[in-house]
Amino acid sequence: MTTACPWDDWNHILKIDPDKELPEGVTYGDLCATGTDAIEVGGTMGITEENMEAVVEACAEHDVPLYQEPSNPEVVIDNRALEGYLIPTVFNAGSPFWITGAHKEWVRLDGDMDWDRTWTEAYIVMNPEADVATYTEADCDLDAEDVAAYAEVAERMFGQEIVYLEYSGMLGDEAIVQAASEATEESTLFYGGGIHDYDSAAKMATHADVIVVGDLAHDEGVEAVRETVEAARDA
Ligand SMILES: CC(C)=CCC/C(C)=C/CC/C(C)=C/CC/C(C)=C/COP(=O)(O)OP(=O)(O)O
Ligand SMILES: O=P(O)(O)OC[C@@H](O)CO
Ligand SMILES: [Mg+2]
Repeated sequence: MTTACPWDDWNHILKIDPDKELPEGVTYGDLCATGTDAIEVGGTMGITEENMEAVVEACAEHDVPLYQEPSNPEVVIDNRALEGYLIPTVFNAGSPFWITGAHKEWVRLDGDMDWDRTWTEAYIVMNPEADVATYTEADCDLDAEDVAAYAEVAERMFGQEIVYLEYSGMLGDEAIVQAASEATEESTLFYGGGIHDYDSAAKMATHADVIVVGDLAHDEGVEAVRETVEAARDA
């Protein structure tokens, strides 16, 4: 059976962190109207069911696909406004907990999984300064060959539909993004980290299938995000 993957047609994702404020005068509705293909709600630190629900509710009435990206099983919310759940698994994590352990606990405690709305993202975490790197004790000391190999393992051995090259907080090394792109044929390559204007978005979008923009929405607002959407479409 083949399942249609909505992200096959995406260029751009906006990731909203429920633990961060929006710039003055900016609403969640404004962010939904930037032309982004989808919104992922998630972050590493300070995530609760309450702040997740608040953001999902605020985005629900706007016409953009909404996904939750939980950082642990306790913050997964049951909200019909969500198209589904994008569940990270961190291939270069320091502990198996962040590869399969948290997932096992989630399934064990849930008992009634919504598999039709659940997908995984095979993360390769690259910025040692990011919260997500500390949280998962990721080994970020990887060169282009390591990253390409992880991406190929994710696609060929673990059948991952999404490979996510994560530089959260910094702009990545273009040669490494290119290597990940060349290593994947079937998987969709997400790139996220440090995209802050048209040029940085365009650069990463020439290699990645989908670019993810996060902090820019919280730090700069709507116009800056819109530029990155344009760049992703032009690439
Ligand atoms: C099994 C379930 C339901 C959950 C576990 C999922 C896993 C393995 C999570 C570990 C990786 C993680 C924390 C992913 C969250 C998404 C992410 C990388 C957000 C960006 O993080 P940062 O930008 O570093 O964090 P802040 O912006 O919060 O500082
Ligand atoms: O916040 P930035 O640096 O844009 O990163 C986006 C996303 O990949 C974070 O998970
Ligand atoms: Mg962040």
